[in-house]
Amino acid sequence: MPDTNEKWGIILITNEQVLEALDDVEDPEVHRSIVELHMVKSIEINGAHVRVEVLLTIRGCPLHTTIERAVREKLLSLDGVRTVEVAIGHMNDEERARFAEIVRGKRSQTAIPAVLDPALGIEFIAIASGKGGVGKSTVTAHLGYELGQLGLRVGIVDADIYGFSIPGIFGVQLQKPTMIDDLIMPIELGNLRLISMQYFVPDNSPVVWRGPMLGKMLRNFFSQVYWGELDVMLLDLPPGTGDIALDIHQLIPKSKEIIVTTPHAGAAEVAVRAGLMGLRTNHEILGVVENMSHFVCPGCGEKTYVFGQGGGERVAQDLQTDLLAQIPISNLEMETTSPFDTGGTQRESYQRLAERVMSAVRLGRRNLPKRSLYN
Ligand SMILES: Nc1ncnc2c1ncn2[C@@H]1O[C@H](COP(=O)(O)OP(=O)(O)OP(=O)(O)O)[C@@H](O)[C@H]1O
Repeated sequence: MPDTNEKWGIILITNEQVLEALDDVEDPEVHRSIVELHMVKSIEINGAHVRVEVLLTIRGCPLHTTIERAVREKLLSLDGVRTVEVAIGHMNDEERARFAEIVRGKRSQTAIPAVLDPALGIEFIAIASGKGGVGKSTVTAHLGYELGQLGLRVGIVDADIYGFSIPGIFGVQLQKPTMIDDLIMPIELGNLRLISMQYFVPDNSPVVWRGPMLGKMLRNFFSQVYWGELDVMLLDLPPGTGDIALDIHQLIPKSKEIIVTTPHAGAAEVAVRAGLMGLRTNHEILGVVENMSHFVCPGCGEKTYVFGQGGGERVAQDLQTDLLAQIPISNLEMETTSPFDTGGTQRESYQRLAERVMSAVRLGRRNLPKRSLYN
């Protein structure tokens, strides 16, 4: 309860009450209290006027108006506060390092990045294919989106260094992740958090990737990115059967795999090889997705098997696993409001795929509020 000046009947607000109120205001990226994150630098109270200085991690932070508004609203809701002034400042190096330290929590004593700690219960699913261009990144993005729609908190690591396509699919290729000290904030889209090597390659310049570099990059994505709480993490792997599978095995021995192929016999053959590599490293194969399975005529509904038939079935049989979904070729003529609003049979196939994946990894639905991708 605020103190009351008995003589004048005026409510006097205290520093503690202001701090207590600000404790409810969250940093919009980290989702933790601005008080806990030491972002409230000073509080001055002058009768019914309160002035607070809030420190942001970086200059020109696009979220400053969100924080400013939340602080103002919160303080104006207090009895005894009439006017509020919010001054926005910026952290110096020392303050930023302390902020990063609080967000990161105690550094792990082992070499294992915190997000890989099995105690957190995050399900890791690597999406692999034998050859490029079969739609592995498209499937990863849509699966991530639909799992998010089911209320799961989803992380996506775009590790496909031969074609970083996931940011483009979500339309966020021009955004830049915020860096705070050595902490990287992923791009947040509703229930999804995304990180891609694309954000770290200057001007998309070509990079010669060698096995150890890929492993190092993955390790950094797990140790330096602030993932917050996640239910599932999807990894879009580069196509092929190379070193990356071994890196994944070493780093995430419990990772599961989904193999993507097209119905074409050639694609299926290499997909089996990619799957066998996964099995050799003891990864459970959750199943196979046959992409570009067929084209559904928008007029009469008839199916045309543009790339042949049976590829997905064959890969599933050879790897003794399930054919999880057959995704049709999208109708490029269709006008959509979002890249995921593909409508018709394609959207249904992705929704079914997400349901099957969710039950295969035994993840329960969460009653998280549905959040739109783009606020
Ligand atoms: N079901 C589909 N219908 C129509 N086009 C599709 C479908 N799936 C993927 N595509 C298109 O095929 C192209 C390749 O897809 P994508 O980049 O997802 O493949 P990829 O296997 O990840 O390839 P790479 O590993 O070489 O990046 C993209 O232009 C994508 O839009």
